[in-house]
Amino acid sequence: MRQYPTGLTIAGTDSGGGAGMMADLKTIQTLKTFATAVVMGITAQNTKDVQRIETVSAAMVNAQFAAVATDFAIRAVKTGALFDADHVRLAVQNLAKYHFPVVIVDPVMVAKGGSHLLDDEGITVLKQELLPVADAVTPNLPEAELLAGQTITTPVDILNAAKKIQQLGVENVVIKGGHGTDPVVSDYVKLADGTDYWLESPRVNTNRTHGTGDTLSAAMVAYVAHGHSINQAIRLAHDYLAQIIPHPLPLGHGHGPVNHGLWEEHDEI
Ligand SMILES: Nc1ncnc2c1ncn2[C@@H]1O[C@H](COP(=O)(O)OP(=O)(O)OP(=O)(O)O)[C@@H](O)[C@H]1O
Ligand SMILES: Cc1ncc(COP(=O)(O)O)c(N)n1
Repeated sequence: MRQYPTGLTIAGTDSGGGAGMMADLKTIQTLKTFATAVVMGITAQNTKDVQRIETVSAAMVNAQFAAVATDFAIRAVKTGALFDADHVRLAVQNLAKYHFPVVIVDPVMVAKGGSHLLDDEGITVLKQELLPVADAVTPNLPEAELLAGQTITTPVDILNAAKKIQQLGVENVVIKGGHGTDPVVSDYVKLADGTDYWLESPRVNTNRTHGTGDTLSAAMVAYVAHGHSINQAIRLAHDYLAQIIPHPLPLGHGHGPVNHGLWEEHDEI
């Protein structure tokens, strides 16, 4: 029987199915990994916008962590939308309690439709308390600006921002380039050992990129769960995105979803 390692997503739901925890679950399953989940908040959302958010009580968050952590051998974890400072702190407390081997933080702040998914105090607590216990962080360009406290307009700005983000206490940084405008999308990677590189792919001319950032960090969880290093997981997750983004599903009337399940079957991942 095929071995399914287990991953965990700590995030918010998307009723529209394309982003947030739903993107995580579909990605992690597609990449032959079993997905467990701690729901931090619920969004009423579609491809156009986020219409309502309700966060989950502290007692229920803690109960979900206890339930999954005491039953599964979780090999890698990601955080997604955490909504406010209290929920960032709940994530930090539970990560400290259960010692998951690898923690990847996707610092989700604003949805593609413009809604805020993390308040200002939440951003401060994420920088001060969550990043120092993370192994990797995957901001998009606007998130990297907020984490680094600088504007980003040139490639040199990206290099400097990554350095400043590392100084917040997280060793591996991936700055995603989807929000740029160049014909080539460039993600910048700076690793714990000081090495760095760019991952490039042709920009697909589409607005069907709902949840692509969630998908990248979820794919990293799956690859790490399968035993890959963080460096290898970043490269493999990027390849997975490059493979699915050109073939989105024609669904919804706004930022449509990618087809998470469109991935060549590999025996080994
Ligand atoms: N139009 C595109 N063409 C090719 N690759 C893209 C495109 N848009 C995004 N990507 C890739 O998808 C990944 C996610 O990048 P992006 O900057 O969109 O993240 P994000 O803003 O966090 O996404 P989201 O908030 O929608 O989850 C990156 O690896 C990036 O290179
Ligand atoms: C619950 C949740 N988490 C994350 C995103 C980010 O995805 P996008 O930037 O594509 O809207 C989202 N829209 N909703």
